[in-house]
Amino acid sequence: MLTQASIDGIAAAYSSSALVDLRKFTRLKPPPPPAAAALFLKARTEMGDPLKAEFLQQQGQSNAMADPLLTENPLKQGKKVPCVLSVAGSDSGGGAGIQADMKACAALGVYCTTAITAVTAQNTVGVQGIHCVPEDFVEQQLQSVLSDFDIDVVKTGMLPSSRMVKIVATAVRDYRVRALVVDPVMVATSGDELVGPAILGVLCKELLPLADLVTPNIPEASALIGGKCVSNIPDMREAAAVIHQLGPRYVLVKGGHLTSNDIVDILYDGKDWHELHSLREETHNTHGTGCTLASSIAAELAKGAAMLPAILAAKEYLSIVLKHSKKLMIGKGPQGPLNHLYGLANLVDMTNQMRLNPRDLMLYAVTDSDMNRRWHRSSSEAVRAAVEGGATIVQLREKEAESREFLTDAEACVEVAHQLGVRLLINDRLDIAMACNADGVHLGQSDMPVSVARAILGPKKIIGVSCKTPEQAQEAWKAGADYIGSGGVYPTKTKKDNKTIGLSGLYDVCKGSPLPVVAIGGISAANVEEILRSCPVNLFGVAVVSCLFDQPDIRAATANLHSKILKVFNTQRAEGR
Ligand SMILES: Nc1ncnc2c1ncn2[C@@H]1O[C@H](COP(=O)(O)OP(=O)(O)O)[C@@H](O)[C@H]1O
Ligand SMILES: Cc1ncc(COP(=O)(O)O)c(N)n1
Ligand SMILES: [Mg+2]
Repeated sequence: MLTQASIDGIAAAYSSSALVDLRKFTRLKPPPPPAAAALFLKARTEMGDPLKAEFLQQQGQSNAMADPLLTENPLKQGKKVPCVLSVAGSDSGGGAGIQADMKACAALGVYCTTAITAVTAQNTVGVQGIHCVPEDFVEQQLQSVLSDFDIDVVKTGMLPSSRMVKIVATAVRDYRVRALVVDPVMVATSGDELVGPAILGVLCKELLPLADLVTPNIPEASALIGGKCVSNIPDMREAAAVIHQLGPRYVLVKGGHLTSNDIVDILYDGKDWHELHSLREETHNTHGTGCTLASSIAAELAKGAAMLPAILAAKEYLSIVLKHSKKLMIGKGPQGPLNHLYGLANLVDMTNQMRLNPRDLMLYAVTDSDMNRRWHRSSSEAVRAAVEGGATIVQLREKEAESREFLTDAEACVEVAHQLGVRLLINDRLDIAMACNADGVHLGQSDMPVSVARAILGPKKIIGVSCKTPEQAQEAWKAGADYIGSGGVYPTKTKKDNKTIGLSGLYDVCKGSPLPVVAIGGISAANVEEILRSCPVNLFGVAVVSCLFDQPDIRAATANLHSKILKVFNTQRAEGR
């Protein structure tokens, strides 16, 4: 609730002519917005959003409309990591303040440093407590960050005391950051008071004249103009113009607290008003929207955008986040948080859906039905023992059995492999692979062409191809394969007529292959270190047959080979390969 004292304080800050002259001494000279941008934007506003993309596209092309303050920004040449300093309160609920700022910056590819001004006990119900950080310690945090990081943009949120406002203003002046975004946090979206009106006078006098942008919500805008009611768009436009008189280059009065479905934020640049429309998302998860908008704008400015494109891009990001946050069920209260890093989940999901993780090729067990018969074991027993011994992927190879018997075998092996969490491929036989829902196939040069196999199996199945030359590897890659099996490296009993390519031939294939490679042919615990020790980086492992399956104890043989492979890879990692 605004007290008379605070209203007087604003009035005093307001009326003194010194305030308006302050702008003469601040380093953030308010260059007039480029006429073209304002003009174009005005047109865009009247014509609504569809032109936004065109505007942004144009903005990207022509520097003429870019904000002079930022055009010489080295970021445009991609010379540094864009850095934001968020000076704000910590929200124990993780959804607003510092926490929101860091997540929003991370999502937008910007590094966010912090100076924490207060610690709040807060959740989805509201604000239960506030503990202010001593001003001297806020100052120390500011020095620590500003003296070391090349901060492009400072974004302020909750500043709970007048002295703290002055400390921040001094730091911003002393360290000549590129831009200052002030989110004049007083009331949280939940309606709870975060900062008393007592700081308004100092905020207007000390910080707003330095600000490139101030982003009040409706109650904050009202407080900044002396408590006058702001309840519609004309009021918002008037408030923006009045607040502009306090010194910021741009004023963005946010409209989220009004009730219309078409939410309008009013941007005032000292000359024109711009209505930025967004469709109201029907969601309870709006905690931290204001913080997120302000820090997203700061992030876009830090990346070198001019003010208007920065605001449009930030609103775009916020709209998408609101959409992705709709179904979040976090906390019991009426105001849930945003899912700032929704994109990461998609990325993780995509990685999970990645057909093949090349590291799975580390110890590739290829079964042999003759050996199983010789050692009186079923294929599934052999597969289980190999995987339990450390095999990371399995290939079922069957050249004699009738299809019915092969399919029964394959189903049992797929069940074992998936139970133990490894992929199982079928050698050559696409029909069997599809019938038993194997993870894919391995094809020889004379088997089904890769492009046909890919067309039949679809995008989710793994296809491996045996290659003896780099050209074959290139062909396999173009046709849609996922990995290359290359060999025989050494002579082998398993494939008597097989032409060996030796270590040099294997390495040539690796160097010519855009795909991950697994070596095969006569490989055992005795020679595996020789193969892997100085191999090209895309050789991810070895495929073996008799050294696992022509043994009395498959588990022990596999475990022994596994430890030798791991030893080589760990050494390479330690050497920074
Ligand atoms: N439900 C919503 N759907 C879409 N945009 C919203 C919604 N609520 C707020 N916004 C947007 O989020 C930003 C923050 O608005 P507002 O909630 O008014 O500020 P604050 O969070 O600081 O109280 C504004 O750009 C506003 O347009
Ligand atoms: C520490 C802190 N800072 C700011 C806000 C404003 O949150 P909103 O963006 O929802 O208004 C908050 N709730 N908590
Ligand atoms: Mg909000």
